[in-house]
Amino acid sequence: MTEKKYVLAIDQGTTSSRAILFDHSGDIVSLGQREHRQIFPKAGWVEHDPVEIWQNVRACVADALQKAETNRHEIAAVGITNQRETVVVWDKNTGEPVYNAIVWQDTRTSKIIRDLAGDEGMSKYRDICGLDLSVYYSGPEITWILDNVEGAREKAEAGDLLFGNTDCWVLWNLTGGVNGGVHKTDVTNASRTMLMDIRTLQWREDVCADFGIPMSMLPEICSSSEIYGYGRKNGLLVDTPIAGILGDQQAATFGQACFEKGMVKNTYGTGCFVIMNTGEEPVFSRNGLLTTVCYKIGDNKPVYALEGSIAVAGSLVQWIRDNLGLISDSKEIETLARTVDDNGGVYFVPAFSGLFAPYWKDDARGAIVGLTRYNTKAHIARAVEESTAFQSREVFDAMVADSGVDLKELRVDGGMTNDELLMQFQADQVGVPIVRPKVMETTALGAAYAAGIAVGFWDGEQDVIDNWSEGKRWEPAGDKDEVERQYRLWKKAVTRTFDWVDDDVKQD
Ligand SMILES: Nc1ncnc2c1ncn2[C@@H]1O[C@H](COP(=O)(O)OP(=O)(O)O)[C@@H](O)[C@H]1O
Ligand SMILES: O=P(O)(O)OC[C@H](O)CO
Repeated sequence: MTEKKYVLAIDQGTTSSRAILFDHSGDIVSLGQREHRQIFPKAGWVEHDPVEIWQNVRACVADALQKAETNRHEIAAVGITNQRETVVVWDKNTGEPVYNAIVWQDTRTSKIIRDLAGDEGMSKYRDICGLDLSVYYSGPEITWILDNVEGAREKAEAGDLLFGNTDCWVLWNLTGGVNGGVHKTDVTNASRTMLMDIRTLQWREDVCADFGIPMSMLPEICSSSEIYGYGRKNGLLVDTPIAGILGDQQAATFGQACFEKGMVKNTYGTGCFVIMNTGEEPVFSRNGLLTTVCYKIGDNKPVYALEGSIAVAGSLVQWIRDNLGLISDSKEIETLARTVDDNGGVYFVPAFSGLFAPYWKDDARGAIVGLTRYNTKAHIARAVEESTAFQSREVFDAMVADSGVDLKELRVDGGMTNDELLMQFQADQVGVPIVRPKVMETTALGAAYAAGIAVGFWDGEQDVIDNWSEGKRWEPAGDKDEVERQYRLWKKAVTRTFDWVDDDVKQD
């Protein structure tokens, strides 16, 4: 038998899909990556084509294997990690999606969540699922598809439709699709639907009934590290165990080896997601954070987390590039921002999908405030950079308030951590060192570890800790009074975005 040398991770993200081969030391051997289309049919709506995503995943896997000149015989297991909450609903008989994937950034379900809240308010389900009603989560998006796509509800009630986040969609296709595809997900993804009981880790029949979602559509909830199924016949991964699934932010937490209660990571990608490990009991926030499952390894107890989700971070850099044309490449934002000494009084609150943590206001919209004729595009670039750091500080402060834990450092990863100006500004704002690991693809790495642990390629968490090593560190500097003055102005700027969408233009 050929020796197993690698674990393959599939990272199905918001902007792109990646397939990465890791060796036993947790180092990257090869990588395939493809971007998919972002579809914006109306203001506030964001969709992806699930078929394009699946084709891209297949192509990325082929690229990664080819670049490493290897094949499935050398691969111990496959892990999947994914953009969370994004909903795919498909016909199990044909394998065809009934609608585009509705992406986590989409705001079309604002009426659905208000109707669900009724007189009891947005926190109605918080004690059950750890989440307040929001346009962010999968449940309301499934409801929207069943209510709005012709024939979908009848088909769902007849047991012909399946729901999954993109982990589940990729797993079902990888394991055979209409020819015996496995319909499973993991606890971390299920914890973002609003339909799972955060304590029992089972679907809640009563909540599904409130949302009008037939239970037959829902995947089986599994741990994050076990064998879910094997690669389909005729595929590149035939008979290879698919053995790890984690939502991408939880995967990054795992890949960053945040295994101790109180450890925190922040991933700077399309959005920003700060996660704190809170141990084996769910902790409920008083400061606008959400409660989520962090990971569950096989039969072990689940580990929970508090999360501060920020909808817009790197996507603001993309917007500056694609919609305003101020830069032609994401990394130029730093160069442009460095041409001025400060933000010139400009604050940019990117409430494009409303505001997520810690505000949860779906009727907020983006604003640039503080403009004078003195300002140039460089001040706007600087305000773009700073907005990510200010938003992260807000959730970081909320975490300290909720947990009472005095944070020692912040582990970071994601594409935007290449931006050194941002990282230094972040250290100044949070007042603790920012630490980036050597291997920056921690999301894919986390999924690889979960899969590798399930099949004995790695022994357990200690291997992850041993393999993790520091790449770069930014210490807090800067004048404290000035740091606080800017933060106060940021908070003032945020209030200017509230309550922007009037009732007469609210989407249904
Ligand atoms: N050097 C950089 N400076 C600022 N932003 C960057 C830089 N490199 C990438 N980005 C931003 O980071 C995001 C990509 O990060 P990534 O971790 O790949 O995101 P995701 O996993 O969400 O697709 C993009 O939104 C991009 O604009
Ligand atoms: O795909 P990313 O990295 O932007 O992450 C998206 C999050 O999982 C949404 O909750």
